[in-house]
Amino acid sequence: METILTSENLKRSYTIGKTTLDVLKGVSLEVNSGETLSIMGESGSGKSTLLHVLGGLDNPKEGEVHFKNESVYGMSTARRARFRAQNVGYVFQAFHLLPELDIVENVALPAMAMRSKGGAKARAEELLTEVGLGDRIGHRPQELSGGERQRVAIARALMNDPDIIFCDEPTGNLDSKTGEKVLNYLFQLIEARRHTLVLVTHSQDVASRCSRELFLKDGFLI
Ligand SMILES: Nc1ncnc2c1ncn2[C@@H]1O[C@H](COP(=O)(O)OP(=O)(O)OP(=O)(O)O)[C@@H](O)[C@H]1O
Repeated sequence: METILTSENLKRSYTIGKTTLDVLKGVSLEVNSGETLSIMGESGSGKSTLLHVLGGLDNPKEGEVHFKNESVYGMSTARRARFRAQNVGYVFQAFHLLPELDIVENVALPAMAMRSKGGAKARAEELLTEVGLGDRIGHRPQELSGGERQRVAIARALMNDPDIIFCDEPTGNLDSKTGEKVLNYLFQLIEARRHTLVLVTHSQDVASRCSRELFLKDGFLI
């Protein structure tokens, strides 16, 4: 199986005043194309930090991330922004939807630079229909429930047909029944398109839906 993403000996610390907190102490990982990988760990163990570094959003202090053999942090800022827009999808716990845009515009936004406006909106509507929101086209995020907003965020993450999708606690803000429904949509879409998924979660039930489960403990992956 092709390896799509690797990290070697990733280290990341936070310094506040005179205190330095070493969060990642040497994380090495290979992610294979088409796999679904979960990362569990205690609160504060560094799961979000790791996801951000793997996803090209936050520089490590040491170590490297390679996407298809290209060094992510060796890329110029412009190249890295393009890599994130074209190759990566993100789903965060807090949705990060723009309240002034309707849901089609929110989903279409990542593709506006790369497709015609009409083409981007048509694809956004297709994806929203696939996540069960075909009858809510034209609504704004604040008119939707938490679970519906997260489905919009999932549609947005898939907009550019990314090679890899990073999800940070995608059901963290939802009750268990709504969370289950959102996960069903996420896994249906991902499995149908054979996307690669790296998902951070507190929940063993969520982790068990993935093809591989890892734990982050004391700054290392096990
Ligand atoms: N910007 C920051 N500045 C300082 N410390 C930070 C910063 N971001 C995270 N931390 C600290 O780094 C540690 C790891 O945080 P992180 O959010 O990665 O953990 P997590 O495993 O995702 O936690 P949770 O499961 O509670 O969301 C925590 O102790 C946190 O307080």
